[in-house]
Amino acid sequence: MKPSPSPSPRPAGRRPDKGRPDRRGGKVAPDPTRDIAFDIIEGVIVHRRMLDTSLDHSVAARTAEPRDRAAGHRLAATVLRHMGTANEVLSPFLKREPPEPVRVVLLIGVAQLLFLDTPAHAAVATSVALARRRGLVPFAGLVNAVLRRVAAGGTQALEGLDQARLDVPPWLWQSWGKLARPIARALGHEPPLDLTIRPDAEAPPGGEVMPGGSVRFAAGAVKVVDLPGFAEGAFWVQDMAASLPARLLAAQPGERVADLCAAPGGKTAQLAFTGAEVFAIEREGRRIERLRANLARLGLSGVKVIHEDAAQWRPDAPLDAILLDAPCSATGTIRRHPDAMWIKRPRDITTMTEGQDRLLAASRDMLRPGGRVVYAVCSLQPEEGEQRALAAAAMGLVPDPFTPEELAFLPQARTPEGWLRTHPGMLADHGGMDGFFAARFRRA
Ligand SMILES: C[S@@+](CC[C@H](N)C(=O)[O-])C[C@H]1O[C@@H](n2cnc3c(N)ncnc32)[C@H](O)[C@@H]1O
Repeated sequence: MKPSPSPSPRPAGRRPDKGRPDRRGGKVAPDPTRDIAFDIIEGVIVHRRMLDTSLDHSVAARTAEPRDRAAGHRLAATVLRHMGTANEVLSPFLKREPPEPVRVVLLIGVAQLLFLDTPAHAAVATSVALARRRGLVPFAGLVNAVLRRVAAGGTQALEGLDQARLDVPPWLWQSWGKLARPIARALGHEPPLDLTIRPDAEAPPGGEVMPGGSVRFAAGAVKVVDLPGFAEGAFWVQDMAASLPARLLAAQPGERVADLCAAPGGKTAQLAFTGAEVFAIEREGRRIERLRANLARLGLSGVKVIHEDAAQWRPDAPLDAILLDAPCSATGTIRRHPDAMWIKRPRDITTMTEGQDRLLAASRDMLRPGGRVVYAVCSLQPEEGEQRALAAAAMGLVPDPFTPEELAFLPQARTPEGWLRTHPGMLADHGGMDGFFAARFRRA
């Protein structure tokens, strides 16, 4: 399996740096890509920081070229996607547990040998150099010996391994029940790029039109800012599954509609293009800026952006409809954020469900009688999806299941209760989709 291109050890067109002496006085060539990958993986598995936060903390990333940052990010994501398998491959060669930083170097080496196109000699040599740059000189011999042995065995090392199972923490695997294997298989791949096209615009050429209307490009095939129509706001990036909750709310022109957790605004934009009067509520100041910028690019100046906690905010008159895209564990987006698998804990889910119930109760109180709310989460966890639908009903919200006609374009996503459940293994031959749960209720 080779999901992403090889990171370039030294980008073309850059003058090679002179390097700095290692602890033995020899010169070590700079290699920002692998330094950044090291910082990210150490940040995730040792300090339990999210990938993006680890990248922000990376000293190597501060002075790196954008291209090296991107390559380091991609290499780190590949390690995190295949970490269980890589550790399994390493285990016969390690008589005792190496220090964490040494394991990080070994993981970077194995990912290049088994999951990327890096030539074996380069994967081994750059890992030994990385160990030296990181002050792990006493372990350079171990890194060299282990990776040479992995390289000698090649991809045969993967035969007989249950990679899908190894690459998912056991508590998550169990929580996904029968869906665990198809989900886990899909997590090994970089996700494609999906666009939602504004109703009056043309899609950029070359994409695949997906059920529901999203336009899809293969991972890494295009740069979104270079696509024709980007500057004019003809489309925005949104996974096909993420486009479904707003679509299923079916806001009508002139309706008063709130998007309670709005930033960065993909669903706000969908609601605004229906002609509804849209209130976009967002609690985080920095995310509000992003929301405003995204709406401005799309020319959606009529949206009322409100910086407030949606659990406290109340409209001046009852609403016709609400989209509650609640904050959640985001396990449905692990394809994009493989770090989340190794950072989240079961107790994080419980913490989220309390906030989800508060927002559901607030939604109920904002609606006019008969008004509707679509509750959605980008989570694969039943506690945040199916179990919250039961909680909503217990709060007096009346279930209003999605009909087979409403989901005729993706019938496999309709549950027996009439809710929406997507997961990364759905439409796997076409690149899959994020995991989402959505359910609709009415105020009595
Ligand atoms: C899942 S994201 C929403 C994604 C967004 N709906 C979209 O489609 O682009 C959740 C957002 O809700 C915001 N949020 C979380 N709790 C909130 C609250 N109590 N009130 C308002 N916004 C909240 C977070 O800051 C975050 O921006």
